[in-house]
Amino acid sequence: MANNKRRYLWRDISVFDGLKTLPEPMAVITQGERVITMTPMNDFEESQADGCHNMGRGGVMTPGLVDCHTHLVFGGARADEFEARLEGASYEDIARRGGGILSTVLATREASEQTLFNAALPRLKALVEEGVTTVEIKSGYGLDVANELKMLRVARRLGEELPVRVLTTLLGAHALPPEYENDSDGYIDLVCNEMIPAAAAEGLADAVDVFCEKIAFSVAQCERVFKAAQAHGLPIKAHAEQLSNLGGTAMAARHGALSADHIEYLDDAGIGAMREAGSVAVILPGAFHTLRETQQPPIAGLREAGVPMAVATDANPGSSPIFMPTLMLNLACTLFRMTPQEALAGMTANGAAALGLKGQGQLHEGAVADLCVWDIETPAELAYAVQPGRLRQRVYQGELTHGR
Ligand SMILES: O=C(O)CC[C@@H]1NC(=O)NC1=O
Ligand SMILES: [Fe+3]
Repeated sequence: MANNKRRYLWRDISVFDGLKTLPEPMAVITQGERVITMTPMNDFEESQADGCHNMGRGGVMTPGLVDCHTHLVFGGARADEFEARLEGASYEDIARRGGGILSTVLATREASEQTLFNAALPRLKALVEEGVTTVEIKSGYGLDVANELKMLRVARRLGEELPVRVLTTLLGAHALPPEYENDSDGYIDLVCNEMIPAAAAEGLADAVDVFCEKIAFSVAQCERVFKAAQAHGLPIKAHAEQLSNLGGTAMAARHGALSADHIEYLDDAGIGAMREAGSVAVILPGAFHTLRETQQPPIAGLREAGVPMAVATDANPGSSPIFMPTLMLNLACTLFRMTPQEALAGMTANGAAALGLKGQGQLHEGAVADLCVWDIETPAELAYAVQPGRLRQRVYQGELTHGR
């Protein structure tokens, strides 16, 4: 059978379908890029195994993991700030004295596209080897047109190099570059009038993001960026209510944002606006943990309001230098009291929804065959134990990329 129609068969496997754990052991058959059969073992006819490559039995099958929020393309490193923060400096202190994001900006501007690609490749490999099949990669360390586009080109090339779906996000409004000191409105003009049009014209951005925070950009400035993005047909998302409550989430939701991310300081008005808009809450425990934050996102309020919650690494050189998706599942539960099922849905179906890929990140007959098989007994073990190496098989678009 042609490779693109190869059939893989798993028997007697526990399935988490992206939203819930199915009640009984299943038989799953993929053919080419699609899941064609997903049926309880009790209903499985042995004749259905004809022409299938036997992939074994037992373990847990999940959709391929979706890491919907990363900054994994960047130059330089910031271990020095890690030490400074351990000696008492705050994230804001460091940002205000030109460290933080701006120190990565300097290193990223100096780095060639190839240097950035070579540095990002092992970071993305770490995610892929732990089951990620879809990843979002942001710009945001260039802060001028040429360097922002350079970052987005690197992100696109990473998706061509590795068996993983890469969605790119232009995050020009991440920090104020030194050449625009005391002229943040002038910089937002550059983002709106040059950066977004250039990225859209080259097809380099799949969405536009902002950092709505006192140490970054105001609600009004972010709203200008959103209007420019939507004028170029690009969906929007926001880093919002991470360190304070400016009302950025509610404004983003009013503009139909795919997601609001971090949201530790989100209030009931913000939750209501997200529910109305159908925006996804992207929970980022890695930054909360690394920055030793104390204000937790309103998980119970989001749950009660029925706002979908995604979980992501926020992999970046400063606030979340963590390239381990299953650790994020654990932190989402241990720090924020999400349930293991919620956390796993957050890194599958809801992670996909946060990227505008509604219906993806799920397993059912007809679904894209992006899936992982884990050497565990129940899906909860993925969040319970932080243990690299449990990935038995990884299938991306129907192709076996890990295991046998
Ligand atoms: O520290 C960095 O380099 C990125 C921090 C990251 N960006 C943002 O808007 N919030 C964050 O936590
Ligand atoms: Fe981020």
